[in-house]
Amino acid sequence: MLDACSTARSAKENPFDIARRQLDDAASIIGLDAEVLELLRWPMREMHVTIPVKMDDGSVHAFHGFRVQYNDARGPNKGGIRFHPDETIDTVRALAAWMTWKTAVLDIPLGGAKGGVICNPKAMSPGELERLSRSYIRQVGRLLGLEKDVPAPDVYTTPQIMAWMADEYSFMQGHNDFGVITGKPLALGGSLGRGDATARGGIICIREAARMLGIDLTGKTAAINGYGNAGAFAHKLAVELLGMKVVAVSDSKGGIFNPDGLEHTALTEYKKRTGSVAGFPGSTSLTDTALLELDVTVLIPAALEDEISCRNARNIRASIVAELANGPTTPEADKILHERGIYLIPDLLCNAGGVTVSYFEMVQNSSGWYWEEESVHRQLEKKMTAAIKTVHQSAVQYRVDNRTAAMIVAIRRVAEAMKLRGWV
Ligand SMILES: NC(=O)C1=CN([C@@H]2O[C@H](COP(=O)(O)OP(=O)(O)OC[C@H]3O[C@@H](n4cnc5c(N)ncnc54)[C@H](O)[C@@H]3O)[C@@H](O)[C@H]2O)C=CC1
Ligand SMILES: O=C(O)CCC(=O)C(=O)O
Repeated sequence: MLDACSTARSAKENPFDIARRQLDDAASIIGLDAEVLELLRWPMREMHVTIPVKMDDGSVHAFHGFRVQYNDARGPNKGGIRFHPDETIDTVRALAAWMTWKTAVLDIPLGGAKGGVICNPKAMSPGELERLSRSYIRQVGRLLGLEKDVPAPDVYTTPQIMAWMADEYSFMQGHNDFGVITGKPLALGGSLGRGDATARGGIICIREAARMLGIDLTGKTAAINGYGNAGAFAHKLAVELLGMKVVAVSDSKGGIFNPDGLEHTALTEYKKRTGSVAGFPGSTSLTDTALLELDVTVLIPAALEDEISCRNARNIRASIVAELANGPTTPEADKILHERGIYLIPDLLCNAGGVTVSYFEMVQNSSGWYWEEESVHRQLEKKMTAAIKTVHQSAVQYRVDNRTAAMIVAIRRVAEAMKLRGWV
C-alpha cells in the first residue's frame, strides 16, 4: 500500500485524520484501553449553524459555522474561534482535539473546543464583521458559559471581535458576563499579557530546547511563516528575549528575506499600513517554500496546518522547529524530522502560552482581581517550564518524539479524568 508520501498529492491532508493518527500512535505506545481510546477519537458534542447576516448592500448572506466541544472531562471546554474561507468541520474537529490535549499537557483545568465560520473577513466591512460575530454568538451561545465553554481569538479573529461577542452574550444573559470569552480588550476584562502570550510561551520553549541542545541562540537566525498575532510577537520576542536575528517572514500575500535581520517595529508598521509584509523596503522577496527550507537555526511555522509535510520535510535545514501554528506538520513529516535529528517542539506545547494566559484571564474575571503583567509572565513561565519538563521526561521514558511524548502526557490525564468521573 502506498503511504501518503508515495502518492502524488497536492491537496491538504484531512486535519482530523491527522489528529486521530497522532492519538492512535500515542495510545498504542501506552496500551490505552480500547474503550477509552474510542471515546477520545470523537468530539463529545458539535453544533453546525447557519448564520444570517445583513450585508452593507442590504442583502442577507447565510454564513455557515461550527462549535465543536471535543472533551470536557477535565473542565469547561476552551478554544478559539477562527474566521477563514477554507474552514471545514474536520479542521475545527482537529483543532478542538488539539485544544483538549493542549490544556491537559499544560495541566490547566479545562477541556478542549474550537469554533469556526466559513467567511473571508478580509472582504468584509467592520459593520458586516460585527453583525457576523454577534449572529454567530446568537446561534452557539446556548453552548457557552464560564462553566461550559469559553471561546477566544484564533486566525482572523481579534480582541474587538471578542468584545462584540462578549457584548452579545451579555445581552442574551441579561447581565454583563464577560468571562464567557477570553482574549478580550483590557477595558472589558481582558488580561495583561494575553496579546503576546502565544509567542511568549513559544519563546520559552525555544530557549529551553536550545539549552538542552547546547545551542547559544545569541545572533542566530530564525524564519517565521505567518505574520499575525503569533508570528509577529514571536519576531519581537525572539529579538528582545533571545537576541536572535529574524531573517525571513511571510504572510498570505508573500514572504521577505534580509540576511542582516528584519526590524520588528518598522515591519509591523509597514504591515499595518500596506496589509502585508510583502515589499518591505530593504528586503528581497521569497516564496513560502523557500522560507521553510532556509538554513536557519529556528524555523517557526505560525500560520496554518500542513506547512511541513512529506513534500518538504527532507529539505528543512533548521535545528529547531517551533510550532506556533496548530497542526503545521503532518505525521509523515514528523517521522522524517525525527529521523534527521531536527528538534521539533509540538504545537500542544509550543503554542500553549495563549490558552494558559486565557485561563489566567478566566481566573481574573471570576475573582474580579486583576493581575500585574509581571505576575502573568511569572505564572506563564512556571506553567510552561513545568510542561516542557514533563514532556521531555515522557520522551525519554518512552523513547519517542516530542509530539508523541506530549500526546502521551495529555491522553493519560484526560483518560484519568474520564475514569474518575465514571465515563469509562
Ligand atoms: N492567537 C492565539 O492565541 C493562538 C494562535 N494559535 C495558532 O497560531 C496560528 C496563527 O494564528 P494567529 O497568529 O492568531 O492568526 P492571525 O490571524 O493573527 O495571523 C495569521 C497569519 O497567517 C498568515 N497566513 C495565512 N495563510 C498563510 C500562508 N498560506 N502562508 C503564510 N502566511 C499565511 C496571515 O496572513 C496572517 O499574517 C494558527 O495556527 C492558530 O491556530 C495557536 C495558539 C494560540
Ligand atoms: O486562548 C484560548 O482559549 C485558545 C487559544 C487557541 O485557540 C489555541 O490555543 O489554539
